[in-house]
Amino acid sequence: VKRSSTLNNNKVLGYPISIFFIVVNEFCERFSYYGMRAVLVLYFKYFLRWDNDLATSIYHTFVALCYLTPILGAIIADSWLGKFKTIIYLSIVYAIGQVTMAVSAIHDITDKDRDGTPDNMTFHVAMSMVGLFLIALGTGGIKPCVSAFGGDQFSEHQEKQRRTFFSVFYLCINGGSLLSTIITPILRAQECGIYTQEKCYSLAFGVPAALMVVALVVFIVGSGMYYKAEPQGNIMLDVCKCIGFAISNRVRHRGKQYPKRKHWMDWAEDRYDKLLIAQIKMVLKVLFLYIPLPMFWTLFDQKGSRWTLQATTMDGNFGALVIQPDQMQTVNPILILTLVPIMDSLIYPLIQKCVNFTPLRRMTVGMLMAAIAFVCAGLVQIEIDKTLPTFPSASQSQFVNGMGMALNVSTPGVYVGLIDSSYYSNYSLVNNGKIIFTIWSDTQACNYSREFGFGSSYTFYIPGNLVCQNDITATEDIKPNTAHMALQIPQYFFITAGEVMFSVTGLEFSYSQAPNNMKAVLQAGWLLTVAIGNFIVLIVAEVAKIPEQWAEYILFASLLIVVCVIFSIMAHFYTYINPAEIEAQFMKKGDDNDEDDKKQLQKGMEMVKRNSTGSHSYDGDDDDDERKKTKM
Ligand SMILES: CC(C)C[C@H](NC(=O)[C@@H](N)Cc1ccccc1)C(=O)O
Repeated sequence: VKRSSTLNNNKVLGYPISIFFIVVNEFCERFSYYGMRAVLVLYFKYFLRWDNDLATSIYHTFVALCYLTPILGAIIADSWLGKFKTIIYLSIVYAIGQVTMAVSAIHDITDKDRDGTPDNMTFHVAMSMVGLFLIALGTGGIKPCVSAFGGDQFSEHQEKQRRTFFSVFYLCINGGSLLSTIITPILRAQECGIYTQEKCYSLAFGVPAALMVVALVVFIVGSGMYYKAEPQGNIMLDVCKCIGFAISNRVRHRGKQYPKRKHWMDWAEDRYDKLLIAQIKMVLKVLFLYIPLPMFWTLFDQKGSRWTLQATTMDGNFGALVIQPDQMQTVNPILILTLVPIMDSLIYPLIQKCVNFTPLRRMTVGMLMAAIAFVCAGLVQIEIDKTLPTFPSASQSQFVNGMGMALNVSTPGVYVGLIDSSYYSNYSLVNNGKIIFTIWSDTQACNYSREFGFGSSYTFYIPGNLVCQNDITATEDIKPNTAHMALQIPQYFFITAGEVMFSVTGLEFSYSQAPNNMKAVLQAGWLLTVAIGNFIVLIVAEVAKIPEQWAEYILFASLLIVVCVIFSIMAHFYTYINPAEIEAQFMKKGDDNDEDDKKQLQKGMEMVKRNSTGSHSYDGDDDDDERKKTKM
């Protein structure tokens, strides 16, 4: 009643105005997060000069941390600050983290000798790690709060509007990430600096930092319009205590003299409310089903690491459009924005006509799609390997000075350096496309231009009698990349189709199968599977140590297929429930008769089981009456 009266004063088209601020906040926050993440692995590789394996490991550790911290955010919000204050405080931490990242990427700070490379790498590494830690704390901490806070803005009878809100919310996530994954790689490719011009990672991190500040300001502006639920005590703590008591009570009553109980959680009945125990049973059933899920995320999140690194060895020239390796990730949100409506309105209803396409079946197919995506990635890698030599490092050129005097060579943004007579320069990194070098000595200056393909490497020989363009000879140390980035599109298609089937369905499944007061617990549990998935990348990459990249892709695909089979067996035995109905059995009876309560619960569970094998089918709609009693 309180919520309705607070909210319904400010409505537009039946929706509380407050959700506008929440949706815009999510858009800006996801822009900030994905924008920073899009260039992160290249920042590690090219700015901090880490190798591919270290860059991939730290990237996945960071992503894993981002999905571990939701538990912390949920605890802070539920038991202490409430969602509103938690979002504000953790957003400030988040914004500070983004600013720290932007500052850490300013090479001039430690570039004492002004040669364009940072002189104190430890400083930059330390700052980046602090920044990433704060970002992980912020983004993960607010994640379960923002969506739940949005849901809180609707009153009980606004079920339909709330569902629409969650769809728009998911589209905003992908709208924000789409824009940022286009923009930040462009910013990263610019050149900036005080003393020397280098790739502008500071700008690529600075803009996401600014967007996080905007997200915070937008959220605060909406402050007067929100419904702010009071923290209700820490349900996670209650759940843990209750489970702990059930286990210890069971251990204490091991002997034959103690009658068995139907479920091990029933050993908590001596101290805890039966409703809480029934709710925990429901949650545990879903959590058990979650066990194989991290493997999906193991594959899914390699888009940002291995696949981006794969794209660096490919040709990004799409004619009028030149795509940076990190920009390939935009294919994911683009496909999400198109696939979600197509799946919902066309594909699912069509499949449903032939087979009962339940959430768990969708998730199984989603896993298979991800495995297919990795087989595609493996095939693309084989194609790349055919064309790729190993030495020297790509996208670089060097000059050999055959003249009797020292020469200077530069191109806008890159100073190759002063080359002594009969000596050679170091390799310098230049952009792809047409590059004009200026070569000058004490007595003469001239221009030399050349087309650089993606990933190519050249040595230029300057003869003794330099007149320029026509005198310089070039050898091609590395041919330009010939495998086109478009080859990655099939793998992106399959992984995104997999995401729609697995992730969008899984989110909704977790929500529908959770008791009311534990929806946040299950959301945090769902996000935890993402975190574990990212840790698995680290473990498999470390343990397997496979020298061939294509073989690693195939290994991951095979692992997911095995896990997928296990999941489908587990899902087959899962019985869909209607938590509200089971809870209602308890509410109705109250606490007046314990025996009656137990019977009532059993009746509820049995009824659900009976119906699960009967004629009910899951129709993919949210109408609880229809979905409550179905097997996979
Ligand atoms: C599914 C995630 C755990 C949650 C969700 N992510 C997405 O929706 C991604 N499709 C967004 C994306 C964008 C660009 C590159 C990779 C992923 C989220 O962030 O909440």
